[in-house]
Amino acid sequence: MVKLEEKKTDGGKLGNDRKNRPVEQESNRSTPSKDIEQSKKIFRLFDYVQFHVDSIKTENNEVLQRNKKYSLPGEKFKMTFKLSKCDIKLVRTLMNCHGFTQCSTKRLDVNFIWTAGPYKLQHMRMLKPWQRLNQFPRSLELTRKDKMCDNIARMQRMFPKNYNFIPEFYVLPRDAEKFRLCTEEMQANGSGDAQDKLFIVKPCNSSRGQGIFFASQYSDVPPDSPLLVSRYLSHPYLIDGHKFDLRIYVAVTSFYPLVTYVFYDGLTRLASAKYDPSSSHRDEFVHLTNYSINKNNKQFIRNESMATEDLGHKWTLGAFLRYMEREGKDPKLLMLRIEDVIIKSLLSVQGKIASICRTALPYPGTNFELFGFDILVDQNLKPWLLEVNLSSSMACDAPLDSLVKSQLMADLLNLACIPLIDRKITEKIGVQTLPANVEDNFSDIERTPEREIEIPVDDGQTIKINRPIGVRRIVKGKRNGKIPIRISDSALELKIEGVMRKVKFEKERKGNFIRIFPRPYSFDLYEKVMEGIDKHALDERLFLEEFGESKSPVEESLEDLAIKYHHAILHADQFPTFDSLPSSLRKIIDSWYAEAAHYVERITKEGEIYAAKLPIIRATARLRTRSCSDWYDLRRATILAKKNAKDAGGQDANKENSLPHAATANVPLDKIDSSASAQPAADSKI
Ligand SMILES: Nc1ncnc2c1ncn2[C@@H]1O[C@H](COP(=O)(O)OP(=O)(O)OP(=O)(O)O)[C@@H](O)[C@H]1O
Repeated sequence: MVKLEEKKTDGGKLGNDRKNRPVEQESNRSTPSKDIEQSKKIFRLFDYVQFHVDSIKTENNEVLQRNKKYSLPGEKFKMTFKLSKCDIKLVRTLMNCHGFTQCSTKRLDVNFIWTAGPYKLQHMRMLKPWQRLNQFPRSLELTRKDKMCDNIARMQRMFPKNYNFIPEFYVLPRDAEKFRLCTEEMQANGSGDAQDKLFIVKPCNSSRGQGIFFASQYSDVPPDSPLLVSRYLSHPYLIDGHKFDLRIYVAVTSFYPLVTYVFYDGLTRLASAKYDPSSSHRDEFVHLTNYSINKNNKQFIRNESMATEDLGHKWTLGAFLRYMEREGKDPKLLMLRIEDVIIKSLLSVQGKIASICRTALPYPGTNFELFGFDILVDQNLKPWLLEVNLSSSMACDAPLDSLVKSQLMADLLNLACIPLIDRKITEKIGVQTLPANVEDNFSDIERTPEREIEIPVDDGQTIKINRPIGVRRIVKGKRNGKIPIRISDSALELKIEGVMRKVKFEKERKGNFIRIFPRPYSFDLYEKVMEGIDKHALDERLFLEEFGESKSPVEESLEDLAIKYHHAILHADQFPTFDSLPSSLRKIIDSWYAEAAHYVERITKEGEIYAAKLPIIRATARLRTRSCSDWYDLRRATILAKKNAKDAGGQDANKENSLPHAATANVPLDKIDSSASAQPAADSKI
C-alpha cells in the first residue's frame, strides 16, 4: 500500500502521461491535501477507506453533524454509494458517517454498491477496479436451499466420507418418488423412534420460517410444489432446555482462489418454549428457532440489555460458547467443526461461481460477499448446516444486534478495501447513466492490439484506459451477434497478481474476522476434498505464495493426516474434545485451535457504554444526491399517507389515492420515522 506522503511527487492533475495508468494506480498518485493531512492520525494513511465503528457512536442516538475526524476523506474525494433492492440503515449510517454521498439506484458510477437481491450480470461486467459490490455472480447456488443441498450432495457423491453435514433431503417435485419410497420403507419397518421418522418441509425460496411444516408420510406433502423436505434433527443440543440455532457471519473476498473469513461473533437464536421431542410439531415455539416466529410468543424475552450477552431468547455466539464451556464442553473444537462446514460448503459451489466470475468480473477484487450460515448443533456437538442466507439481515432490533452488526459491518467494509479515489478521475471513466444494453456500450469501444481501450467521454472526446483484464473484443455473428467475454492466460496471470495483492491488504484490514482459508496446512488438508477447477490451480498457488511448501511436523505424511482430520472433524461423538484428537493431528491444527479462542471472547467490554440503537441522522446531516433525496421524500410521504388513511378508518391503504399529496408531503420529514415499516424484507428478518 502506498502511503499518502509518498504521493507528493505528482502534480495532482490528470496529465496526459498518467491517463493510461490503471485506475487504482491513479488513486495512489493523487496529491495529499491539507485536509487529509489533518486526518492522518486516524486514517493510517492508506488509500483504502478505513471504517471506524466509533463513527456511529452518539450519546443521544442522534447525529446532527458528521464527525469530521471520520468523514473528511470521503467528503474530500466525493465518495459515493448506493443501496440496491434494500434500505439498510446500518450501511447507510456507516457510509454517511464516513462522508459517502448516497446516490439513486440508477447510478452505475458509485464507489460502493450494497444490494440485497440478485445484481444484474450485465452491470457486474461494467464494474470498474475502484468499485466494490457486496455480491458474487451465481451465489444463489449456495443461498437457495434446494441448490445448496444439491451442490453438497454432489460433493458427497465425489467424497462420500467428507461431506456429511446436511440432513438427508428430497427436492420436490423432482424427488417425489424417492421420498414416497423412503416413507413407505419407514412405515414397513415399523419400529423406531417416531421423532426419527419426521421430516421438516420448507419452501425452497423462502425465509423467516414462512411456510414451514412437518411431515411423517408421503401424503402430508403436496408433491407438485417446489419444496425442500429434510430429515428432522430431533436431538439438538439444548441451552437450559431450549432448542437454538447459530447465525455465523462469513465473508468471502474471492471464490477462486477461495479466500474466506468468519466474524468472531454472531447470534444465538433460541426457541421461546422448552424443547420436548414428543410435543406436537404444530408448536412452532418449541421446534423452530426463527426470531420472526418466536417474537410472537408471549413468553418471548427480548434482550434489552447492553451489558448482558446471554439474556432472553437472543444471545451472542460468544455467550453460547461460554455457556458450553461452563457445561464442560469444548467450544473451540465446535468452532473448528463449524469452520469445516463453511469451507466445504463454499468449496461445493466454487467451480460454478469461478466459471461465471471468469467471464462476468473484469477486474479482481471488486466483489465480496457476506453470508449468514445457519447452524444447528446436535446433542453430540456436531454442527449441521440448515441454510446459507444471501444478504443476511442487518436489521438492528435489539441492542445486541446493533453491537454485533455495527462491528461486523465496519470490519466487513474494511475487508472490502474500498479505494479512496478522487471523483474527478472516476467521472472521466465512469458510466454516468444506465445504458439500454451493455453490449451496445462495449461496441463503442475501439479494439486496439494493446491492453488499452478508448472510452468515449463528454463532447466527443475519448480517454484511454487499460483494457479490463481479459476482456476481448465482442465479435458479431455468434450467439445473437455476440460471444461472451473470455479471458486469456496472460490476463489471468495479471488477475492472480491482483488477488494476491488484495489478500495481503486484507490481512492488515480484517479486524475481528478470522481467516479460515487459506491458513497454515489448509491446502494440504482440503486438497483431497476439492473439485478440480482448472489447470491454473489457484488455491495451491495462493497457498504456496503465502505459506510455502508444507512439511509434516510428525512422522506421518500430510495425506494420512488429511484423512485423519476429515474423519475426526466430522465425528464429534468419537472426538468430543481437542485432547481426544490424535496427537499428530493436534500438531497440525494447533494454531487454528488457538485462534478459535477469539470466538469465545466477550464483545462487550467492561465499563464501555454502548448505544442501544443505531443513531438517527438528521436530514440536515445527510449526504445525498438530489434524485436520491427526492426518492426518500416520496417514500416517506407515501408511508405517511398510508398511515393517515389507516387512522382515518381502515381504508385500503394500497389504493392509488393513498399516494403522497401536498398536505402530507409538507409534514417535516424528520418527524416521520419510516425506517422500520419501509425496510424491504431482506432487512427486516431475524
Ligand atoms: N432439519 C432440521 N432439523 C431440525 N430443525 C430444523 C431443521 N431445519 C430447520 N429447522 C428449524 O427450523 C428453523 C427454520 O429453518 P430454516 O432456517 O432452514 O428456514 P428459514 O425459513 O429459511 O429461516 P431463516 O431465513 O430465518 O433462517 C431453523 O431455525 C431450525 O430451528
